[in-house]
Amino acid sequence: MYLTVPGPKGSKKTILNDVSLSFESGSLTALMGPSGAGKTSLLSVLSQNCNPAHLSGQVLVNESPSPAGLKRISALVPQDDVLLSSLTPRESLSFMARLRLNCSSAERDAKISSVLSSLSLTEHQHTLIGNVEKRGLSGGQRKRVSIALELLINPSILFLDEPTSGLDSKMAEDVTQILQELAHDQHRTVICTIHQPSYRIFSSFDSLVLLSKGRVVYANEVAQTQAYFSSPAVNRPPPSYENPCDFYMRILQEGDGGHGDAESGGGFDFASAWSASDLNARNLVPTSGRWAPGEIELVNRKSYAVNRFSQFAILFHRFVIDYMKDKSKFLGGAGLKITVGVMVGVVWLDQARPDADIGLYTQDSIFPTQGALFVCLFSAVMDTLFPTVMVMPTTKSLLKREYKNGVYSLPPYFYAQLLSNVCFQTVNSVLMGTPIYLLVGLNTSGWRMPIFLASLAVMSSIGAALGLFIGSLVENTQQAQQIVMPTLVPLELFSGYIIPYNKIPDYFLFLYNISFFAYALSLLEINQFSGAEFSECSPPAPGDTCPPAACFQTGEQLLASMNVYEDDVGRDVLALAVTFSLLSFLGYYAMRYVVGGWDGGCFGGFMGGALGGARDAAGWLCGWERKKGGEEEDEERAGKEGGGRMTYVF
Ligand SMILES: Nc1ncnc2c1ncn2[C@@H]1O[C@H](COP(=O)(O)OP(=O)(O)OP(=O)(O)O)[C@@H](O)[C@H]1O
Repeated sequence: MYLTVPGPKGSKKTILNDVSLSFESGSLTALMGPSGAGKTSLLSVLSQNCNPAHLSGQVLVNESPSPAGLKRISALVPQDDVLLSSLTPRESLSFMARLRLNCSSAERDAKISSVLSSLSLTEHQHTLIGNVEKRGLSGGQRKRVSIALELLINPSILFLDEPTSGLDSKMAEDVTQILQELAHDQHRTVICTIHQPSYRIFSSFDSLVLLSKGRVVYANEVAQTQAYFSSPAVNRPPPSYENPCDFYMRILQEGDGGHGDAESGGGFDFASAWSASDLNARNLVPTSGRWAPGEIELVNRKSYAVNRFSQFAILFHRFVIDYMKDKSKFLGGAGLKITVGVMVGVVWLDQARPDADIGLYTQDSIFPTQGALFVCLFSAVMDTLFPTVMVMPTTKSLLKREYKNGVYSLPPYFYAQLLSNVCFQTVNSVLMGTPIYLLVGLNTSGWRMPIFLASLAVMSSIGAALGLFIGSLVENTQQAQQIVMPTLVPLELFSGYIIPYNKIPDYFLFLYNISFFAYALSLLEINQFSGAEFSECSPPAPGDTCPPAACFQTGEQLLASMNVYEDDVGRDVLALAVTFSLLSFLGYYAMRYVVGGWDGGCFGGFMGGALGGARDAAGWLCGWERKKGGEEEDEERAGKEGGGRMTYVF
């Protein structure tokens, strides 16, 4: 099997070169090699997480080709523990069980308890998982939670990327022992990449695959390694004073140059030596004889455990719990909104109220009123946009892990995240908008205040959709800032408030026409000023040479001067709805790009996936049962996997 990726200037880079391996069920295998040897790439090939267009060769499971359902019977534990820090291990497992197990809640609880117990997590099940800022579980415990989440579905094959990295030697040994028990006692096939294990950990593996520069240089039982490297063909016996793993890594790194003495790998072609060796029979990791072929049943899993609406409900619940359990985020956010609302209200205190003596609005109240309305709109968008973008790096990693492990489909996840953001930010907008409305003295007649709050909620929703779109495409907050400000500033500038409509040059009018701030401001201005009556204008003071300011008798005159008319309400509502829908679809496509990784670069890939994304989202909303390549195809084929010895052959 070869894995070749496009390189610079149309060249090709071979990452895995003539790799041919097999793995036994019920065994624990280590993938080792110097940095850049291709371990992670091999793991992604095995777990079907690489682009098939870059692969040549075959992957067989149970000696059958094209194991498209492999994802349903396997699980990949990534190197980084991507977990929701605000939950406890039991809560995390509980949400995962609801998503992945189609059984009664009593059965789910029993399964969760058994998994927690098998990973020695029972006594920590109610401890907060935590993160760097908020201490909770230790690194080793977090790693075990990561593994536990995948064990819920009883996978036949477990892939782990560096499960011991960042752990102290005792924790690393504990984790390896758990993996050994999973392989030996529960007859799972466990394959993991590992860096510089201690001799004790190294010896607990059954098999070893050593890679160097994308080629196999050893693949057999761990117990045979020393004999092979000491054999006359290789003649590099590990010295007694050095950890054999460190020695193998060192000589492999030196393999390309040097002097070729027995203490180094200099000038020696390990891959060719392995190809020519007696140990290298074509099925390289041999049957140990410990477990008879056919002993293990591969689990049949035809589709997602629960339907897409249940996925949506469970994920929505998880987003809500995650948000609300972080009391500082939840209460702090709400407190901040109220404080900002009161502060803004105090700054513009009573500015929009009619003159108490004459019962009419004054000409002086117009500009501050517009200012307060604009600040509310601006804040509704920005206060939703930034928090959404900020959490995307964490949520993206979690999404990638869970989606790639076949936990749920994308549309329920996207809508659950969008809707939860919209709900929370709507509450926040109301908390901020209410004191502003009342303190500034905005028009409270009829439905005007609910319309004002609803407009803020719509702007919050637009901010959430835009945040999901931008957050999906960028790698970090710095990149997000580089995109957000240049995108939003022109839309704010040409919203009709900062630069009045009649002062906008013709060539910038298109910005006014696409600015969602302009449509929302138009709505709020109609809401505030329609039907208003203004006091007479004061005559210019003697000697005042300034041109007289515009003077309005009615709200309609004022609105007309800003190119706003009462008839525009329908247009404004439609424009905001279209903006929200468009940004939601773009956000969905962007998220699909993140998990799908289409070829053609970020933008090309993103646009390439747009059509499929639209079909997915529309299909889900309309309840179509779509069949396509990819995940659903996986589901179909997963059901066809038989039981028996699991073998990969490339
Ligand atoms: N998509 C890609 N495009 C170009 N090069 C790639 C790609 N994926 C991997 N590589 C290259 O392939 C080689 C193997 O990468 P891989 O991540 O599999 O190595 P590794 O053995 O896991 O390394 P490490 O131990 O440092 O994580 C590296 O040289 C890497 O730069």
